[in-house]
This record gives sequence, C-alpha cells and structure tokens, in this order.
Amino acid sequence: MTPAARLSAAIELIETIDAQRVPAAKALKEWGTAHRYAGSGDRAAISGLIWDVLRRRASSAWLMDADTPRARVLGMMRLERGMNTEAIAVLCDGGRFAPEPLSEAERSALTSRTLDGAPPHIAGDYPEWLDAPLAAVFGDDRVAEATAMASRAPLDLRVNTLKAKREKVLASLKHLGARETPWSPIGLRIELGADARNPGIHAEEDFIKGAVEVQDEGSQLAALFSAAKPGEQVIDLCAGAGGKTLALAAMMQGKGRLIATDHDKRQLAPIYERLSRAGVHNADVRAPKGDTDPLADIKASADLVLIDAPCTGTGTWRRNPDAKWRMRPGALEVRLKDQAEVLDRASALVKPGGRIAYVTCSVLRSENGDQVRSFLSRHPEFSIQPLNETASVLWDKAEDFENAALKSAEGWLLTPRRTGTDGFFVSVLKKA
Ligand SMILES: C[S@@+](CC[C@H](N)C(=O)[O-])C[C@H]1O[C@@H](n2cnc3c(N)ncnc32)[C@H](O)[C@@H]1O
Repeated sequence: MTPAARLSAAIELIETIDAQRVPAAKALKEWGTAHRYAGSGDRAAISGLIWDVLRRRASSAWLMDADTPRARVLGMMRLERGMNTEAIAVLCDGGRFAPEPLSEAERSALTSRTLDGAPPHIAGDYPEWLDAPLAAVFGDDRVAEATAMASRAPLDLRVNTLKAKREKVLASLKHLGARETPWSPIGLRIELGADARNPGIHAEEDFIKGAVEVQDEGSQLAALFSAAKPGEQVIDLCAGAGGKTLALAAMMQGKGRLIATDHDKRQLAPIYERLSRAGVHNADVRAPKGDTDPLADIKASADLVLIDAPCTGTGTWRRNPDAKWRMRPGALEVRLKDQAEVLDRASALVKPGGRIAYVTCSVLRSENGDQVRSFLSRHPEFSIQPLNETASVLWDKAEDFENAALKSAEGWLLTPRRTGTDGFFVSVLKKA
C-alpha cells in the first residue's frame, strides 16, 4: 500500500470507530481480517496513524475547525507528525486509493490555525470532565503535562538481575537501539517509531531466557521504592500478571518469601509462566478459591505489602490513548472504593515495623494523596515514610530524581513530562 492509501484506510477506520463506537484495537483487528492483502508493514503504519489520531483527537479537530474523521487525521498529520500543508497535499491528491484533495478550508486551517486560545482540555487532549482534577494536581502546567501524557511511549525493559547484568543485556540488544534508562539502575529503553511496529522483543534470546521483561521505568521505580530485601516476607496483594512480583523477586535475590495474590484469579493466569521464565523459586502464587481468603493464615507478619492498586490508569494514557476517551466518572468511583478496601486489607497483614507500598498508575489526587490521607485517618498506627528516604534507593540519581518528580505530602508522583516514565504515584506507609 502507498502512504496515501494507508492514510485513506486510517480515515475509513476512524469512521468505523466513530460510527460503531468500538475500541480501536478491535476495529484494527477486524480491518486486518477483512484486508488480508495488507502486509505487516501496512498494518503497523495504519495502527500508528490510528493511535496518533486518538492521542491528538481534540486538538486535531480544533486545529481543523471540524470534528470529522478526515479532519482529525489531517490535523494529526500537522500536529503530531509535524507535516506542513504541502506535504499533506501531496498525500491527498485524489488519486486511486488516495484521500480526496484538500479543500480551501482545509488548506487554510492547516496553514494558519493554531491551538492558541484552545481550552486546556482541547490543547492537552483529555476529556473535559477531568479538567478540574488535573488542574488540582498540575495547575497551569496541566496542558504541558497532558500533552506529554498524549505523546508516544518508548519500550522499556527491566533486566532480571536473577539471571543477567544490565551491561551484558545492553550489549546484546544494541541492534534494537537499546540504551540505559535515566533512573532505574536495571532499566533499558528502546525508542519506537511512528508506526506501531514493535521491535520483536519477545523473539529475542534474552527475553526467551528470562534475562529481560517488558516493564515501564516508572513501574520499575515503584517496585524499587518499596525496598524489598532478601529474607523478607513480602506480599504482592494486587499481583495481576505479575509485573511487580517479578521485580520484587529480583530485589529479594531468591531469599525470603514472596506471596502473590489477586482478587481475580484470571488476572493471575500469565504469572506462572513468567515466574518460571524469570527463574523465580521463592514465590507462592495464591489464587482465590470461592469465598475463602487465600491469605487467611497471615496475621500481621509481613515485612512489606505492595499494593499495585486497581486504578483509572490515567498515568498510562500514552500507551493506551483510546482508554483516555473512554474513561467515565463512574469508573473512578468504583476504583476509589476498591483502593480503600485493599489498603484496609493490607493494614492487617503488615507486622509492626513493617510497611505498605501503595502504588497507582494514576495522576489523580483522589486515587493518590487523598486515598493515603483517608487511610491514615482510619489507621493512625501508620505514617508516611519521608520521601527522600524512599528515593534514596536511587543512590547517585536520587537528588536529580527529587528535582524532577512531583512531591506531595503523601508521596512521589512520576509523569511522562517530569520523569519520562508513565504516570505513577508511590507512597510508603510504615506501621508503628
Ligand atoms: C494495576 S493492576 C496490577 C498489575 C500488576 N501488579 C502488574 O504489575 O502486572 C491491579 C490489579 O488489582 C486487582 N484487584 C482489584 N481489586 C482488588 C482487591 N480488592 N484485592 C486484590 N486485588 C484487586 C485487579 O484484578 C488487577 O489485577
């Protein structure tokens, strides 16, 4: 397919997504099935166009002064891909399979309109109802923060120190353009291009042998800040697919007891194979069975309970721009209730002198600092570990990190703009 034909296909797909209100991933899959002649390069390029349109959905429509699929695709080419009017006109030449030529109104919008004067939720590309919550966290920086949250994310990897050292994996993944992450001492980063083609990390020997895992650097830092140590009893209470469990296991160097559970046993399904590939031998996965509590035998004995809390995922919008537009206030309410419940459950599992690491991949205060404050009012035996102590695990990077991340009385907030990671909140709570 020519670049122009790919653009036509993207416009057609956005029309389908709008008309049928289906998730973008589903629409892309169905399009692929119906257009078997399209090669993998075409599919990746078209997916890249769709994701970029979703990233800049509101600002592209504003720029073009028209909220149609075609206008949003054209506006995205200008805003996200940095193409000028002439370059866009070359693609839209009305030829076979190419989009129709640009109208006068489109030419004029692409050439002379800007985002000046656009309201924050349009310039920053987020749902209007989230303007007040984002303003509460970022104030006048919310457009810049949200713009970074709309940008494309790199592929981050965590080196599994149970099996390998970072220098060695770095050398063997050089051909993919891997380099060290800025903060995590065990992270590697591969920048991704505009097409949604992934670099095939799952087929690399390092991945197959368990020397690396895919994990955003923010998620790596959240695990590091929990300061899990060899010999401790550690519970990963919302273990899901096990991303944090694997990181905790590496920190524990195979010594001590690591218990992973989740209230939804289906979420745990991938964890068994991942633990085995990573060479973890001290993990005990406890899937819930009926109404029985899989942690019934644990009473105030854990050194550390990590809560990778169920949350709205606003911090991961750059990896899933579709989810951003689908988010509803009702979903936030449900998450807030879940978070309070999980925190209360954790409080009974931790021993005196032990700690809870409360983590979300959200930037919203109601899920982060507010949640911590209300937990402390219910459980005065807990207190917040000073933030500089939490960040001290970064050694020589700790000071730079303290200047980069956003600090509140309750914990650290990492954001794409400030730390170049997904958005993550981390608070460590110590039990007296
Ligand atoms: C952010 S995800 C976990 C991701 C995972 N830790 C990882 O790093 O791959 C949150 C998880 O919390 C689980 N969850 C939701 N409510 C819960 C509850 N009340 N108790 C335990 N887990 C819960 C969800 O099933 C989901 O798997």
